[in-house]
Amino acid sequence: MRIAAIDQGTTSTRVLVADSNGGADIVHSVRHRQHHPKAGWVEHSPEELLSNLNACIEAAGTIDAIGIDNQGESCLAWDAESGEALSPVIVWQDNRTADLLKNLREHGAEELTLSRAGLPLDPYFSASKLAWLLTHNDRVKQAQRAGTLRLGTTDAYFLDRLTGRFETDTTTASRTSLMNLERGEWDEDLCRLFGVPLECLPEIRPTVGEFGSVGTIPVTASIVDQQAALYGHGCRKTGDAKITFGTGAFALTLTGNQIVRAPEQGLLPTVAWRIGNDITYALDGGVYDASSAVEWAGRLGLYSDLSEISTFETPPAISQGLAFVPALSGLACPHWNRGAGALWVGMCASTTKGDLCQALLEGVALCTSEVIAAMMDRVNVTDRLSVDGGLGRNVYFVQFLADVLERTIVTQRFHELTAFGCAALASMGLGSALPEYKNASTVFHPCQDKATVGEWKARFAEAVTRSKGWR
Ligand SMILES: O=P(O)(O)OC[C@H](O)CO
Repeated sequence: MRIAAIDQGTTSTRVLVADSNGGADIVHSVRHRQHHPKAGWVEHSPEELLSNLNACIEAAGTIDAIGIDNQGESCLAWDAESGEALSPVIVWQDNRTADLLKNLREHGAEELTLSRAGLPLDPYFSASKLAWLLTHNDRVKQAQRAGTLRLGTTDAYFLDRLTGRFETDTTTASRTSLMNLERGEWDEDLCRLFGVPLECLPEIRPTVGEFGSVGTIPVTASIVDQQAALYGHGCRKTGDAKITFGTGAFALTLTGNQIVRAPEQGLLPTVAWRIGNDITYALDGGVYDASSAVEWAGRLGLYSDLSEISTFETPPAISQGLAFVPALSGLACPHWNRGAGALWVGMCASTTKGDLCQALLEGVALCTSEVIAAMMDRVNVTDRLSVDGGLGRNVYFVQFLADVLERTIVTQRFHELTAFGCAALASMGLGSALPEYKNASTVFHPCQDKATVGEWKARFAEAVTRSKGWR
C-alpha cells in the first residue's frame, strides 16, 4: 500500500509518500508566490496552488489513496459550472476585514460567534473574508445572481476541481466561524450574521472517509494542516500537545470529546478530527509570525545563512534588555490585537545584526510561552511538548523555548509530521493502518532558574504592551 499525503501549506505544496513497509518521504515540494496587493492583504493564486497539487499527485507515482491537508482559514469563491476561481485565495493572514469586524463587535456580535463557533471576531477566520468577497467582488456578485456561486476554504475548491465533490471536512469548517462547534454543521445564524448564503457552502464530511477520486485513486482524508500535525505527532489523549513552527507557530492540545471554551485566555476551541460521528476537540493557540519573521529578517539582510543564527556566543538578548515582538501580522492568542506592530526595543550603539536575530528568535519563543501559559489555565498540558517545523531544527531556539516554557521539548529527526499525520488518516480511510514510524528524537531540558525566566517574561510583556495598537 502506498499513500500520498499532500500538505498544501501557506508557503509550499509538498507530497509525502508513505508505504506499508514503514517508508515515508517527501517526493516533491514546490513553493508558490505570495501576493501582497495592499498593506495587510495576502493572496495566493488558486490556479497556481491547483497546478502544484496536480504536480504533487503526478510525482507520487503509483499510489492507492490520497490525503490532503490544507492551510485552514484561507478561502475563495468559484463558479459551480466552470469550476473557475472568481477570486484569489484570501490567505488566513490577510487583514482586510478588520473594519468590518470592528463594526460587528460594536454591535455585540461577538457573543454569537463565541457561543456557536467558539471563535472571536478576527480577520483570521474565513467568514469575514467570504463576506468581503460578496460585497466587493463583481464576479462573485454576478455568480450569486446567476445561482452558480460556490464559497469555501481551499480544500473545498481543490476537492471540487480534483474529484468533482463539493465538500469540506469538520476540522476545516471549524475554522470558518460559520460552523456550530457542538453539532458540526453550518449555523444559520452565523451565516446570516456574515451575510454568507448557506446554500453556497460545501457539505461538511468527516475527516476520514470518501471524498471522491482523482482518476481511480480515492481521496480518503481531508484535514487542516495543524490538526494533521497533531495526529502526526501521535497525540491521542486529552492533554497531549504539539507546537508546529511553520509560517506561524500553532500549539494544539487535545481536549477529547469536550469543547473547552477559553475566551478570557484568547484560546480557540477547535475540531481535532471527526472519525465517523465522533468529534474529537482540541484547544488551539497561535502566533501569526514564526518562520515568516525569520525569513523576513533574512530578506532584510540580517543574516545570509540559517546556520548563522542557530548558535550564539552571547547570553540571551532579553537578559541584556533587547526584545523583539514578532507582530508582523498583529498579535493573536492571547492578545488578539491586529493593530499591534512588530518592534525591537532596547537597542544601543553596540547592537549587532546577530543580536537582532537572537532577540527575534527569543521573541517567537516568548510569544509561544504566552500561548502555553494560557492553555495551562484551562487544560493539563503534558510536561513533554513535541515540536516540529523549520524552527524546530534551530538548536538555540529550541533550548530557549524549553527554558521559557519550563518544560521538556522533544524534536524529531523526521520532521514532516503534518504530511505524515495526513497520510496516517488517509490510510485509515482506506481501512488499513500505516506501520508505526520509528523516529529518532532529541530532548531539550529547561536549564534556567525560575526567577530569571520570570524577569525575561516580565520584560517581554512590557515590549508586547508597547507593540499593541501601534499601527
Ligand atoms: O500553512 P501553515 O503551516 O503556515 O499553517 C497555517 C495555519 O493552519 C493557519 O491557521
